[in-house]
Amino acid sequence: MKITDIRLGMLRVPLKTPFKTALRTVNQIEDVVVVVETDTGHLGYGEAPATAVITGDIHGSIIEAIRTVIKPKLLGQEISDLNHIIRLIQGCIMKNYSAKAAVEMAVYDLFAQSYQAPLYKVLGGGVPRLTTDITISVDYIDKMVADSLDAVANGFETLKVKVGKDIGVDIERVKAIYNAVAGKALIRLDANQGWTAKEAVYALHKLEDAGVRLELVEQPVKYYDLEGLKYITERVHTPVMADESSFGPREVIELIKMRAADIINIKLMKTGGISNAIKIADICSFYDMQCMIGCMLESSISVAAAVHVAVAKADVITKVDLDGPSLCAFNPVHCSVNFNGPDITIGDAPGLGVTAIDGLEWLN
Ligand SMILES: C[C@H](N)C(=O)N[C@@H](CCC(=O)O)C(=O)O
Ligand SMILES: [Mg+2]
Repeated sequence: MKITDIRLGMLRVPLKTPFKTALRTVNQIEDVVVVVETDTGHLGYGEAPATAVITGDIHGSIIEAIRTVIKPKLLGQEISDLNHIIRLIQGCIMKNYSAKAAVEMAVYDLFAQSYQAPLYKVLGGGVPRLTTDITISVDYIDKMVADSLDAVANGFETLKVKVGKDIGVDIERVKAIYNAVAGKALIRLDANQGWTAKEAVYALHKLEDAGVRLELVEQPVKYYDLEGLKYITERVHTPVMADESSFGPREVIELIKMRAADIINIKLMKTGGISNAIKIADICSFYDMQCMIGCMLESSISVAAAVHVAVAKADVITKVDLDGPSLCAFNPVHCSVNFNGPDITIGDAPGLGVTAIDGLEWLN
């Protein structure tokens, strides 16, 4: 099975409600889709969102990196030489993690198809079902409480509550949601770098003293502020998770050595794909550190790839934030991973099991 072409498309899907974080507000998913074609007629699928504020990637850079750098290296490559192809993708250009992730997952998709097995089985197997949280966008307190109650009514038992705006209002936001969903849902916070280290310690102590039990707090401070992350981790009971501070294995090793965080959020768009996600999971497993698997604003192509990784690495990936498809107004991707509210299941189809994508606009 040899690679004969790599085609690109754009997939746009409106969100049910605007997605609001300390970093940005978004109304629709707008992602580059990668289709890797082979001489056997098999198709491998990948997807990359342009999350400029986190990864630095924009549509133009993703498209050009794939078209002009990655694709020429991959044409003619044999899918069974997976490790060689991974080295080509990872080594041919610095950074550009979302572009690398999209192409790499399409190659993994084909590799698993060549064995006629679902991807998670080729990655080591596991129980093909997960439960995801859902994001509650940062907003007026009443709106966030209403959104949280809606989410609980729709079966979600873990809420990822976005904060990181005004510290005083953030404390009130969390207290109001905690009281509204009391006992019915676990709450994890994501400040998306919006607080200083001192603000984070102040807010978390206030919440802890008020009896608010949080599962974790994600990326309270700027991505580069590892000392700040460590300062918080040492002072609060609530577990601290690194998201924007941790991209690839190198950052994870640094965070572990510094003891700067308790948990790592693995996202394919930060790692540059499945191969580094697996390395991070293995490093964390070795150091008895838990991981979350997360996503950007992604549809169910790339989120399906993350689901397969999470299932195969379930010993260490114990937390799941794969709510991209749940945030969408509809699911245009026909795929063997089924997203039904908080419940995610994988079917028996080979690879990622993508069979069609409604509304895909071809770029070439
Ligand atoms: C969508 C997911 N629940 C999430 O919150 N992901 C990111 C932000 C993604 C984005 O801005 O596109 C996160 O910070 O965890
Ligand atoms: Mg985050």
